[in-house]
Amino acid sequence: MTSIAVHARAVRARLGNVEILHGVSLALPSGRWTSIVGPNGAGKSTLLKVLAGLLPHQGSVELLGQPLASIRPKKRAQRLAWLGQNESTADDLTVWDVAMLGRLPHQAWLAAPSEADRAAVEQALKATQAWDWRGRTLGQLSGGERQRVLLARALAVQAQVLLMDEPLANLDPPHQADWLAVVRALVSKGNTVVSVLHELSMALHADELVIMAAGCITHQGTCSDAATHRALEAVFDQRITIHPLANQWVALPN
Ligand SMILES: Nc1ncnc2c1ncn2[C@@H]1O[C@H](COP(=O)(O)OP(=O)(O)OP(=O)(O)O)[C@@H](O)[C@H]1O
Repeated sequence: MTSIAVHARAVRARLGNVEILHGVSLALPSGRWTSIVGPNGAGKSTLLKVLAGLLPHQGSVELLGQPLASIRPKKRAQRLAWLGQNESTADDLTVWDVAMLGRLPHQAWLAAPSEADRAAVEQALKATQAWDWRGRTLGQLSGGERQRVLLARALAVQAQVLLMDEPLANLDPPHQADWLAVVRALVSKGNTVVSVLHELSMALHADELVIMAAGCITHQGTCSDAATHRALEAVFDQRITIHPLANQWVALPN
């Protein structure tokens, strides 16, 4: 039986005075990659923030079988890594120091980084091809380069569950392919990856797709399933069609 890494039940969340999520229930399997897709404003980022414990909500969320609210913040940060959308970061921090922030959940208060911390940061920076810039500040990097450093920070956590909101923003095609390889490697080691993606053809590489519209989930299914493809076309008002091409699924505009 597949275990569930993240389980949301009847989740409602508000932004300002507006209810954005209207009773969302969702079970995300362990050791799999799930992509969340849907039109602008569907509530994808809001849902991801709720799953990360970053937004107050009604209903329940469990992480690895435990109520999220009952897990101490440090433990939660060890188990769940987060890559947000348009994250503000201190421009004067070096790439090395930004990636090392990912190790904070593993460090004692004011303790120097351990050998394990250094090894995790090196591995993460190399995985995102950011190692060569480790002495540069974030302010000296392009948008895509910064995104790779923020991805390295999330990887450096070495958490069981990784949530990423639009991780491909600003990445050129080769680095999108590298991101795909990183995700596949994580999943093959048993990690759980959840990504919000606008790049539908990339999202269709995932194991599972969660489709959202207007604060609700309209469909959850495997990426190879014809029913998932039809649901995806429907949520985008039949403005796209899913085609098979070179052993992949691609979403093309109609
Ligand atoms: N402070 C706020 N008050 C009220 N509504 C808000 C607030 N912030 C965001 N919203 C609305 O919440 C809805 C869901 O936003 P969310 O960012 O979760 O959508 P999304 O599916 O991730 O969108 P996108 O694909 O454009 O990134 C949007 O319609 C947005 O306009």
